[in-house]
Amino acid sequence: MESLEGPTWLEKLEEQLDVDVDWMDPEYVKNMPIKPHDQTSNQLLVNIELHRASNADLLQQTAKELKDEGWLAVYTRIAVLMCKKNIDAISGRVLLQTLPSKAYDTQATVDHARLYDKEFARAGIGRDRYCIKILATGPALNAVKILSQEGIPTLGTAVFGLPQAIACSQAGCLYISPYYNENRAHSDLSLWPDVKDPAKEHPNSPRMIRIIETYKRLHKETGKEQPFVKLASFLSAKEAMAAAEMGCHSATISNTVLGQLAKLKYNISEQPGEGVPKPAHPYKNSGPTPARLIELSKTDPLTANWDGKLASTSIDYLANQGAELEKAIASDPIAANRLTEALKIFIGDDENGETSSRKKCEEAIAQA
Ligand SMILES: O=C(CO)[C@@H](O)[C@H](O)[C@H](O)[C@H](O)COP(=O)(O)O
Repeated sequence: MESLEGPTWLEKLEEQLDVDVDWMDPEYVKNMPIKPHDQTSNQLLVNIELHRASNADLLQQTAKELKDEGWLAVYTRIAVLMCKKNIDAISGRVLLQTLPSKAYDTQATVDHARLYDKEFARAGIGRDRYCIKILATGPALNAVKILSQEGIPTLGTAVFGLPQAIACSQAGCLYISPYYNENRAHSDLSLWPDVKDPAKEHPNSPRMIRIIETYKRLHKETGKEQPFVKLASFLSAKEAMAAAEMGCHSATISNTVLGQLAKLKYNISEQPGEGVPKPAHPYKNSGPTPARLIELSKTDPLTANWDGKLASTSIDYLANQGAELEKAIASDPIAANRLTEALKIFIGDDENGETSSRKKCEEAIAQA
Protein backbone atom coordinates (compact mmCIF):
# COMPACT_ATOMS: atom_id res chain seq x y z
CA MET A 1 0.00 0.00 0.00
CA GLU A 2 1.27 3.46 -0.76
CA SER A 3 2.73 5.17 2.31
CA LEU A 4 1.07 8.37 3.41
CA GLU A 5 4.32 9.38 5.14
CA GLY A 6 7.25 11.05 3.43
CA PRO A 7 7.57 14.04 1.16
CA THR A 8 5.90 14.75 -2.14
CA TRP A 9 8.05 15.32 -5.21
CA LEU A 10 7.36 19.02 -4.76
CA GLU A 11 8.63 19.06 -1.18
CA LYS A 12 11.70 17.05 -2.19
CA LEU A 13 12.40 19.38 -5.12
CA GLU A 14 12.16 22.41 -2.85
CA GLU A 15 14.92 20.86 -0.69
CA GLN A 16 17.17 20.75 -3.75
CA LEU A 17 16.45 24.03 -5.52
CA ASP A 18 14.24 27.11 -5.23
CA VAL A 19 10.77 26.36 -6.63
CA ASP A 20 9.14 29.31 -8.42
CA VAL A 21 5.59 29.62 -9.69
CA ASP A 22 5.17 30.37 -13.42
CA TRP A 23 1.54 31.50 -13.07
CA MET A 24 0.04 34.75 -11.75
CA ASP A 25 -3.42 33.90 -10.40
CA PRO A 26 -3.33 35.11 -6.76
CA GLU A 27 -5.83 32.47 -5.59
CA TYR A 28 -3.55 29.77 -6.96
CA VAL A 29 -0.33 31.27 -5.61
CA LYS A 30 -1.58 31.79 -2.08
CA ASN A 31 -2.99 28.26 -1.84
CA MET A 32 0.14 26.43 -2.99
CA PRO A 33 1.34 23.62 -0.67
CA ILE A 34 4.75 25.32 -0.40
CA LYS A 35 5.59 29.02 -0.36
CA PRO A 36 7.21 29.69 -3.73
CA HIS A 37 10.34 31.81 -4.04
CA ASP A 38 9.74 33.85 -7.21
CA GLN A 39 6.56 34.42 -9.23
CA THR A 40 7.52 34.51 -12.88
CA SER A 41 5.45 35.44 -15.91
CA ASN A 42 5.60 36.19 -19.60
CA GLN A 43 3.31 38.01 -22.06
CA LEU A 44 1.01 34.98 -22.31
CA LEU A 45 0.51 34.78 -18.56
CA VAL A 46 0.00 38.54 -18.08
CA ASN A 47 -2.58 38.45 -20.89
CA ILE A 48 -4.54 35.68 -19.13
CA GLU A 49 -4.70 37.76 -15.92
CA LEU A 50 -5.61 40.91 -17.83
CA HIS A 51 -8.71 39.14 -19.16
CA ARG A 52 -9.91 37.84 -15.77
CA ALA A 53 -13.21 39.34 -14.63
CA SER A 54 -11.58 39.90 -11.20
CA ASN A 55 -9.18 42.41 -12.81
CA ALA A 56 -11.76 44.30 -14.89
CA ASP A 57 -12.19 47.19 -12.42
CA LEU A 58 -8.45 47.51 -11.88
CA LEU A 59 -7.94 47.74 -15.65
CA GLN A 60 -10.62 50.37 -16.08
CA GLN A 61 -9.23 52.41 -13.17
CA THR A 62 -5.67 52.18 -14.57
CA ALA A 63 -6.88 53.20 -18.03
CA LYS A 64 -8.60 56.23 -16.50
CA GLU A 65 -5.39 57.28 -14.72
CA LEU A 66 -3.12 56.82 -17.73
CA LYS A 67 -5.37 57.33 -20.78
CA ASP A 68 -3.20 60.14 -22.14
CA GLU A 69 -0.01 58.05 -21.91
CA GLY A 70 -0.98 55.19 -24.18
CA TRP A 71 -1.48 51.44 -23.91
CA LEU A 72 2.03 50.54 -22.71
CA ALA A 73 1.73 52.79 -19.66
CA VAL A 74 -1.56 51.07 -18.79
CA TYR A 75 -0.14 47.59 -19.44
CA THR A 76 2.95 48.22 -17.35
CA ARG A 77 1.10 49.65 -14.35
CA ILE A 78 -1.55 46.94 -14.26
CA ALA A 79 1.03 44.15 -14.74
CA VAL A 80 2.89 45.50 -11.69
CA LEU A 81 -0.35 45.78 -9.69
CA MET A 82 -1.27 42.19 -10.59
CA CYS A 83 2.17 41.09 -9.32
CA LYS A 84 1.58 43.07 -6.14
CA LYS A 85 -1.36 40.79 -5.37
CA ASN A 86 1.16 37.94 -5.03
CA ILE A 87 4.00 39.66 -3.21
CA ASP A 88 3.03 38.48 0.30
CA ALA A 89 2.45 34.92 -0.86
CA ILE A 90 6.03 34.47 -2.13
CA SER A 91 9.41 34.79 -0.42
CA GLY A 92 11.38 36.14 -3.41
CA ARG A 93 10.78 38.30 -6.47
CA VAL A 94 7.97 38.95 -8.93
CA LEU A 95 9.08 38.95 -12.57
CA LEU A 96 7.70 40.78 -15.61
CA GLN A 97 9.04 40.74 -19.17
CA THR A 98 9.84 43.67 -21.47
CA LEU A 99 8.03 43.74 -24.82
CA PRO A 100 8.94 40.87 -27.14
CA SER A 101 8.05 43.07 -30.13
CA LYS A 102 11.02 45.28 -29.09
CA ALA A 103 13.46 42.44 -28.48
CA TYR A 104 15.89 43.87 -31.07
CA ASP A 105 15.55 47.50 -29.93
CA THR A 106 18.00 48.43 -27.15
CA GLN A 107 16.48 51.82 -26.31
CA ALA A 108 12.87 50.60 -26.25
CA THR A 109 13.92 47.76 -23.93
CA VAL A 110 15.77 50.14 -21.59
CA ASP A 111 12.76 52.47 -21.55
CA HIS A 112 10.30 49.70 -20.80
CA ALA A 113 12.45 48.26 -17.98
CA ARG A 114 12.81 51.75 -16.46
CA LEU A 115 9.04 52.15 -16.63
CA TYR A 116 8.59 48.85 -14.77
CA ASP A 117 11.14 50.10 -12.20
CA LYS A 118 9.13 53.29 -11.73
CA GLU A 119 5.85 51.41 -11.39
CA PHE A 120 7.32 48.89 -8.94
CA ALA A 121 8.61 51.79 -6.81
CA ARG A 122 5.14 53.42 -6.95
CA ALA A 123 3.60 50.10 -5.85
CA GLY A 124 6.04 49.90 -2.90
CA ILE A 125 7.99 46.95 -4.34
CA GLY A 126 11.74 47.49 -4.04
CA ARG A 127 14.51 46.34 -6.35
CA ASP A 128 15.15 43.40 -4.03
CA ARG A 129 11.61 42.07 -4.66
CA TYR A 130 11.30 42.25 -8.45
CA CYS A 131 13.29 41.33 -11.55
CA ILE A 132 12.81 42.29 -15.20
CA LYS A 133 12.82 39.49 -17.77
CA ILE A 134 14.56 40.43 -21.01
CA LEU A 135 14.80 38.31 -24.16
CA ALA A 136 18.44 37.30 -24.61
CA THR A 137 19.17 38.88 -28.02
CA GLY A 138 22.29 40.97 -28.76
CA PRO A 139 20.47 44.36 -28.70
CA ALA A 140 18.33 43.49 -25.64
CA LEU A 141 21.36 42.29 -23.65
CA ASN A 142 22.96 45.67 -24.40
CA ALA A 143 19.93 47.13 -22.65
CA VAL A 144 20.66 44.81 -19.72
CA LYS A 145 24.20 46.19 -19.52
CA ILE A 146 22.80 49.71 -19.07
CA LEU A 147 20.13 48.55 -16.60
CA SER A 148 22.70 46.60 -14.54
CA GLN A 149 24.74 49.78 -14.13
CA GLU A 150 21.59 51.50 -12.84
CA GLY A 151 20.94 48.71 -10.32
CA ILE A 152 17.83 47.34 -12.07
CA PRO A 153 17.81 43.53 -11.65
CA THR A 154 17.31 41.47 -14.81
CA LEU A 155 16.79 37.92 -16.00
CA GLY A 156 17.98 36.94 -19.49
CA THR A 157 15.26 34.70 -20.90
CA ALA A 158 14.70 32.42 -23.88
CA VAL A 159 18.25 31.09 -23.55
CA PHE A 160 18.87 28.16 -25.88
CA GLY A 161 22.65 27.81 -25.88
CA LEU A 162 25.96 28.66 -24.25
CA PRO A 163 26.70 31.89 -26.23
CA GLN A 164 23.46 33.48 -24.94
CA ALA A 165 24.34 32.36 -21.39
CA ILE A 166 27.85 33.86 -21.61
CA ALA A 167 26.40 37.10 -23.03
CA CYS A 168 23.93 37.25 -20.09
CA SER A 169 26.89 36.97 -17.71
CA GLN A 170 28.73 39.76 -19.57
CA ALA A 171 25.63 41.97 -19.36
CA GLY A 172 25.25 41.44 -15.61
CA CYS A 173 22.00 39.45 -15.42
CA LEU A 174 20.97 38.26 -11.98
CA TYR A 175 19.33 35.16 -13.46
CA ILE A 176 18.98 33.36 -16.77
CA SER A 177 16.11 31.19 -17.91
CA PRO A 178 17.09 28.53 -20.40
CA TYR A 179 14.02 26.81 -21.86
CA TYR A 180 14.29 23.06 -21.37
CA ASN A 181 11.61 22.46 -24.00
CA GLU A 182 10.96 24.70 -26.96
CA ASN A 183 7.79 26.82 -26.61
CA ARG A 184 6.03 25.10 -29.50
CA ALA A 185 6.19 21.76 -27.64
CA HIS A 186 3.61 23.06 -25.14
CA SER A 187 0.93 23.05 -27.86
CA ASP A 188 2.38 20.36 -30.13
CA LEU A 189 3.37 17.38 -28.00
CA SER A 190 4.95 15.66 -31.02
CA LEU A 191 7.85 18.11 -30.47
CA TRP A 192 8.31 17.01 -26.86
CA PRO A 193 11.10 14.51 -26.14
CA ASP A 194 9.17 12.71 -23.38
CA VAL A 195 12.01 10.49 -22.13
CA LYS A 196 12.12 8.22 -19.07
CA ASP A 197 15.17 9.81 -17.46
CA PRO A 198 15.23 13.50 -18.52
CA ALA A 199 18.51 14.45 -16.76
CA LYS A 200 20.31 11.84 -18.84
CA GLU A 201 18.18 11.44 -21.95
CA HIS A 202 16.51 14.77 -22.72
CA PRO A 203 18.39 16.20 -25.74
CA ASN A 204 18.67 19.61 -24.05
CA SER A 205 20.34 18.35 -20.84
CA PRO A 206 23.90 18.56 -22.25
CA ARG A 207 23.38 22.26 -23.06
CA MET A 208 22.08 22.92 -19.53
CA ILE A 209 25.06 21.16 -17.97
CA ARG A 210 27.52 23.09 -20.15
CA ILE A 211 25.95 26.40 -19.06
CA ILE A 212 26.16 25.49 -15.35
CA GLU A 213 29.74 24.17 -15.67
CA THR A 214 30.78 27.35 -17.50
CA TYR A 215 29.29 29.62 -14.80
CA LYS A 216 31.04 27.58 -12.09
CA ARG A 217 34.35 27.97 -13.94
CA LEU A 218 33.87 31.71 -14.57
CA HIS A 219 32.99 32.24 -10.91
CA LYS A 220 36.14 30.42 -9.83
CA GLU A 221 38.44 32.12 -12.34
CA THR A 222 37.15 35.68 -12.10
CA GLY A 223 35.59 35.81 -8.60
CA LYS A 224 32.69 37.64 -10.26
CA GLU A 225 29.07 36.82 -9.54
CA GLN A 226 27.47 34.79 -12.35
CA PRO A 227 23.76 34.59 -13.24
CA PHE A 228 21.79 31.98 -11.31
CA VAL A 229 20.20 29.38 -13.57
CA LYS A 230 16.40 29.37 -13.31
CA LEU A 231 15.32 26.59 -15.64
CA ALA A 232 11.94 27.10 -17.39
CA SER A 233 9.55 25.44 -19.84
CA PHE A 234 8.95 22.04 -18.28
CA LEU A 235 6.31 19.67 -19.52
CA SER A 236 6.46 17.04 -16.77
CA ALA A 237 7.21 16.53 -13.10
CA LYS A 238 10.25 14.38 -13.84
CA GLU A 239 11.79 17.16 -15.95
CA ALA A 240 11.53 19.51 -12.95
CA MET A 241 13.29 16.91 -10.77
CA ALA A 242 16.01 16.68 -13.43
CA ALA A 243 16.65 20.44 -13.07
CA ALA A 244 17.75 19.83 -9.48
CA GLU A 245 20.00 16.93 -10.36
CA MET A 246 21.67 18.98 -13.13
CA GLY A 247 22.49 21.67 -10.54
CA CYS A 248 20.07 24.49 -11.42
CA HIS A 249 19.59 27.16 -8.77
CA SER A 250 15.83 27.37 -9.31
CA ALA A 251 13.02 26.03 -11.47
CA THR A 252 10.06 28.09 -12.65
CA ILE A 253 7.13 25.73 -12.97
CA SER A 254 3.64 26.10 -14.46
CA ASN A 255 0.52 25.49 -12.36
CA THR A 256 -0.07 22.24 -14.30
CA VAL A 257 3.33 20.71 -13.52
CA LEU A 258 3.25 22.05 -9.94
CA GLY A 259 -0.04 20.18 -9.51
CA GLN A 260 1.59 16.95 -10.73
CA LEU A 261 4.60 17.40 -8.40
CA ALA A 262 2.33 17.97 -5.40
CA LYS A 263 0.44 14.70 -5.99
CA LEU A 264 3.39 12.33 -6.32
CA LYS A 265 4.98 10.64 -3.28
CA TYR A 266 8.76 10.65 -3.42
CA ASN A 267 10.53 7.30 -3.37
CA ILE A 268 14.26 7.34 -4.12
CA SER A 269 14.22 3.77 -5.44
CA GLU A 270 11.94 4.96 -8.28
CA GLN A 271 14.14 7.94 -9.22
CA PRO A 272 16.83 7.55 -11.90
CA GLY A 273 19.06 10.06 -10.05
CA GLU A 274 18.82 12.54 -7.24
CA GLY A 275 19.78 16.16 -6.61
CA VAL A 276 21.69 17.23 -3.53
CA PRO A 277 20.34 19.61 -0.86
CA LYS A 278 20.60 23.18 -2.18
CA PRO A 279 23.92 24.87 -1.47
CA ALA A 280 24.14 28.29 0.19
CA HIS A 281 25.39 29.68 -3.15
CA PRO A 282 25.23 27.90 -6.52
CA TYR A 283 28.85 28.56 -7.51
CA LYS A 284 30.85 29.13 -4.28
CA ASN A 285 32.36 25.78 -3.21
CA SER A 286 29.96 24.11 -5.64
CA GLY A 287 30.15 20.35 -6.14
CA PRO A 288 30.95 18.70 -9.48
CA THR A 289 28.44 17.60 -12.11
CA PRO A 290 26.90 14.29 -10.90
CA ALA A 291 29.02 11.33 -12.05
CA ARG A 292 26.22 9.77 -14.10
CA LEU A 293 25.81 12.98 -16.12
CA ILE A 294 29.46 13.91 -16.56
CA GLU A 295 29.83 12.59 -20.12
CA LEU A 296 26.85 14.61 -21.33
CA SER A 297 28.74 17.88 -21.62
CA LYS A 298 30.83 16.34 -24.42
CA THR A 299 27.73 15.76 -26.52
CA ASP A 300 25.02 17.78 -28.23
CA PRO A 301 22.15 15.59 -29.45
CA LEU A 302 20.52 18.76 -30.85
CA THR A 303 23.38 19.33 -33.34
CA ALA A 304 24.20 16.79 -36.03
CA ASN A 305 27.98 16.14 -36.14
CA TRP A 306 28.75 18.59 -33.32
CA ASP A 307 32.45 19.53 -33.36
CA GLY A 308 32.67 19.51 -29.53
CA LYS A 309 33.98 23.10 -29.37
CA LEU A 310 32.65 25.19 -26.47
CA ALA A 311 31.66 28.81 -27.05
CA SER A 312 34.57 30.98 -25.91
CA THR A 313 34.15 33.05 -22.76
CA SER A 314 36.73 35.56 -24.01
CA ILE A 315 34.58 36.77 -26.94
CA ASP A 316 32.82 40.08 -26.21
CA TYR A 317 29.31 39.02 -27.21
CA LEU A 318 27.84 42.46 -26.53
CA ALA A 319 30.13 44.66 -28.66
CA ASN A 320 28.54 46.38 -31.68
CA GLN A 321 24.98 45.93 -30.46
CA GLY A 322 25.61 42.28 -29.72
CA ALA A 323 26.92 41.42 -33.19
CA GLU A 324 28.94 38.40 -31.96
CA LEU A 325 25.95 37.02 -30.09
CA GLU A 326 23.70 37.42 -33.12
CA LYS A 327 26.35 35.63 -35.22
CA ALA A 328 26.57 32.77 -32.71
CA ILE A 329 22.77 32.41 -32.57
CA ALA A 330 22.51 32.46 -36.36
CA SER A 331 25.09 29.68 -36.65
CA ASP A 332 23.08 27.40 -34.31
CA PRO A 333 19.78 26.39 -35.98
CA ILE A 334 18.30 25.21 -32.66
CA ALA A 335 18.93 28.53 -30.89
CA ALA A 336 17.92 30.59 -33.96
CA ASN A 337 14.63 28.74 -34.59
CA ARG A 338 13.60 28.41 -30.97
CA LEU A 339 14.28 32.08 -30.23
CA THR A 340 12.29 33.14 -33.32
CA GLU A 341 9.40 30.87 -32.27
CA ALA A 342 9.49 32.12 -28.65
CA LEU A 343 9.27 35.73 -29.85
CA LYS A 344 6.40 34.90 -32.21
CA ILE A 345 4.48 33.14 -29.40
CA PHE A 346 5.03 35.95 -26.87
CA ILE A 347 4.06 38.66 -29.43
CA GLY A 348 0.97 36.54 -30.03
CA ASP A 349 -2.23 37.42 -31.85
CA ASP A 350 -5.73 38.79 -31.17
CA GLU A 351 -6.23 36.16 -28.46
CA ASN A 352 -2.79 35.77 -26.91
CA GLY A 353 0.33 37.53 -25.71
CA GLU A 354 1.41 41.13 -26.27
CA THR A 355 -0.90 41.74 -29.25
CA SER A 356 -4.01 40.71 -27.33
CA SER A 357 -2.99 42.72 -24.23
CA ARG A 358 -2.40 45.78 -26.36
CA LYS A 359 -5.90 45.46 -27.79
CA LYS A 360 -7.40 45.01 -24.32
CA CYS A 361 -5.58 48.08 -22.93
CA GLU A 362 -6.57 50.19 -25.96
CA GLU A 363 -10.21 49.16 -25.53
CA ALA A 364 -10.04 50.15 -21.84
CA ILE A 365 -8.53 53.53 -22.80
CA ALA A 366 -11.31 54.08 -25.36
CA GLN A 367 -13.91 53.51 -22.63
CA ALA A 368 -12.13 55.65 -20.00
O1 LIG B 1 11.14 32.18 -18.55
C1 LIG B 1 10.25 32.08 -17.74
C2 LIG B 1 10.43 32.56 -16.38
O2 LIG B 1 11.55 33.32 -16.24
C3 LIG B 1 8.96 31.43 -18.06
O3 LIG B 1 7.86 32.25 -17.76
C4 LIG B 1 8.92 31.00 -19.48
O4 LIG B 1 8.52 32.09 -20.27
C5 LIG B 1 8.02 29.81 -19.67
O5 LIG B 1 8.34 28.79 -18.75
C6 LIG B 1 8.15 29.24 -21.06
O6 LIG B 1 8.06 30.24 -22.01
C7 LIG B 1 7.05 28.27 -21.35
O7 LIG B 1 5.85 28.93 -21.08
P1 LIG B 1 4.54 28.85 -21.95
O8 LIG B 1 4.95 29.04 -23.39
O9 LIG B 1 3.94 27.53 -21.62
O10 LIG B 1 3.72 29.98 -21.36
